[in-house]
Amino acid sequence: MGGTAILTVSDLSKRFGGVRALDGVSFEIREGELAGLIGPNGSGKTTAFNLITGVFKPTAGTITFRGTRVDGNPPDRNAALGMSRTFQNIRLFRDLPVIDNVMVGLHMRHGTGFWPTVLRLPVARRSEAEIRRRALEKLEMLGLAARAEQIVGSLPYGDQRKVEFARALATEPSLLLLDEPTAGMNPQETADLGRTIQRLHRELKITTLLVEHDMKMVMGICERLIVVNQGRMLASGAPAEIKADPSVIEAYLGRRRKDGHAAA
Ligand SMILES: Nc1ncnc2c1ncn2[C@@H]1O[C@H](COP(=O)(O)OP(=O)(O)OP(=O)(O)O)[C@@H](O)[C@H]1O
Repeated sequence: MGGTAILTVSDLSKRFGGVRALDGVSFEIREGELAGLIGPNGSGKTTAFNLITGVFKPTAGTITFRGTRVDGNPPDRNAALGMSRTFQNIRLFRDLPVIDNVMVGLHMRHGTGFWPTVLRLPVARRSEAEIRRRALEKLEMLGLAARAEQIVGSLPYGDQRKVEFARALATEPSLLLLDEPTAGMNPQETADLGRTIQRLHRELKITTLLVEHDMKMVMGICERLIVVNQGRMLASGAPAEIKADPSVIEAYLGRRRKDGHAAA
């Protein structure tokens, strides 16, 4: 697959004290693709997300996003440049309505400023209406428009995940990073969310990178997979290639053996 790189990670390393969470990892994400970042537990996937989005500063290496060096940028700077993410653990304002949770993401990116909002100036009211319209549009795409006014904490878990997804989409990012979007979901919810991610990727053409543990889902929807193991790059390729790669099989089975499970 061709395409220009929207994100380039070069020789990226992150150490926490004596732990090498990432050790010289390099990969590219191409414009428009739906890619997956996989690897056994503790292999550095979330650390990579936290470095890309700016939660952590790298110990070494560079990150280039749309032609600009972004390593070391704070998260709000990277969000303003067009990155949007979801988290392993749902981070929603549980006591607020669904629509408000989605609008928060848009306010952060397109807010009209403190005084216009407080003084309810026409510019703030106009922008509020526009923000609401865009939030509703994303909820509609996720089949949640009818639930817009419900308190988010009262929704089933799978729907709460979708609200987070809608919030990330609402900012119309150039790069969407989904950190274990199916964490805590049952197999049916997982399959449903997988189909939703694939459909929205197709419709909105947003470059998407997801970290995911559910192999069936990730193999089924991603065009390309990047595999890390113990902080290092292991492989990158189409799902069928990755599935047949002996080093990937060994990394997963080796980990299972260490954990005391049978290595089938
Ligand atoms: N803030 C931190 N402080 C210290 N060590 C950390 C920190 N974050 C991650 N680590 C360590 O870095 C390594 C990589 O962790 P990371 O969470 O990135 O892996 P992961 O591939 O996302 O794991 P999982 O699949 O279990 O979510 C692990 O050994 C972890 O214990």
